[in-house]
Amino acid sequence: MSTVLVLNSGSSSLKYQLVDPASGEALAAGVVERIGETSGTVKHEAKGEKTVRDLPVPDHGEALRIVIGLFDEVGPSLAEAGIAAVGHRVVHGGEVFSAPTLVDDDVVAGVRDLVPLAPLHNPANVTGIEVARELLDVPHVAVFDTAFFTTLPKAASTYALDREVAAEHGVRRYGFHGTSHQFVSSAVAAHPVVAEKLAAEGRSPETLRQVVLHLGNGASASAVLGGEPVDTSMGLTPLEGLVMGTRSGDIDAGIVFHLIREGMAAEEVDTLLNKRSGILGLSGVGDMRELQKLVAAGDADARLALDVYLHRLRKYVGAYAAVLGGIDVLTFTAGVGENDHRVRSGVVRGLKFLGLTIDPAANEARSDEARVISAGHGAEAPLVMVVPTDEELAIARQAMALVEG
Ligand SMILES: Nc1ncnc2c1ncn2[C@@H]1O[C@H](COP(=O)(O)OP(=O)(O)O)[C@@H](O)[C@H]1O
Ligand SMILES: CC(=O)OP(=O)(O)O
Ligand SMILES: [Mg+2]
Repeated sequence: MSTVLVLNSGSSSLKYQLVDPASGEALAAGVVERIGETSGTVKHEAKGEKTVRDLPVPDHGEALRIVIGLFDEVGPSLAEAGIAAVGHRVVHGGEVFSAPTLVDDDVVAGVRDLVPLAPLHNPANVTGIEVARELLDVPHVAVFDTAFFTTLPKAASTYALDREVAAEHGVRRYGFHGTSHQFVSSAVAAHPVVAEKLAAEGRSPETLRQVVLHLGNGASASAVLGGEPVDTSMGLTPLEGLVMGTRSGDIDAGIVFHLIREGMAAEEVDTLLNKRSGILGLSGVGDMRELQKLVAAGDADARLALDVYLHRLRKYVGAYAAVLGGIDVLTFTAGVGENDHRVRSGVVRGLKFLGLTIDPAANEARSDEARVISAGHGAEAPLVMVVPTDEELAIARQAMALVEG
């Protein structure tokens, strides 16, 4: 057996999985949370056994040391599991990195150079890579969230700014969650119901028009034509687009200048938009499960937060229908997209004019499988689907493919 240890370093967390890319099986998975706070938590799961520890975790380096220690202590042993590579999720690859990349000192320097474009994400990615290279003597592969979107059409990736200023500062739409959008859109294209639909309509796979909604803590939408992305909602940074757990998504850029002129520092506005906005800013809670509880209890702020969230989603689906010239499949994925049937029906209900429908029983049924939730999928009618994303498996496969050459 050959396995890949996949590391996903967030601003205050480290998620990891030991994956066998051939079978798709995760041999172990876990998360270190509240890194840098007075007390952190480590949750490690392997062979159905959970290990939970509360202890201070000062930084991402220490987090990784604790994780490697747990593999030694409770297993599985990384050596016995045949670890062949470490796959690192790196959020921003800028214009430099467009494919999975074998990590050397120059690559680490390249990821560090991109910190100004992803100040919340890339610093943790750099630390994660540096410490992992110290601790694990196997090839390290960086897989970039931006990679799938490097081929976006210019009309979609270009901001209407002074072109010299934009070029000098690398200002363009990069797009994020690309590993997920690619994994999910390929799974949709390969799904038998979708293949049947295209065949029945006498169409080739290159004409398949998809909208994918990745709704996690961070959230983004993409428009995909025949497997190629043609637009996406995140931009220069992962702040643009949909309403998220703590991020505002789209706002008038004038708000930034207004707040700065009113006395806020640029850093404060950055923190406001990235960490104190979105669902959290509107309702007091950033987690969708918590928000739905407040909505059910009749909380008016929570209701408005959900309405703003759904309104933005419907706007993006409508906009992407225009970009694609119609929609064949609308797909929900990630924590909210896979689990929250109210959000799914709330989006689709407003989009009847696009032919989108929902079958309440299929929508409310619980399953971990890719599935169709639209009502009656007759000829020409678009499908609505739920497809679980698996960024870790996608990263493991890409890392193994690179290492095996
Ligand atoms: N059963 C559920 N119902 C509604 N929302 C859920 C459910 N399970 C998870 N979520 C939501 O999914 C979000 C986290 O999604 P996830 O994809 O795990 O995020 P990330 O990888 O960006 O940290 C949270 O808002 C959480 O509340
Ligand atoms: C890019 C991004 O927003 O990632 P996450 O959803 O993990 O915060
Ligand atoms: Mg995620």
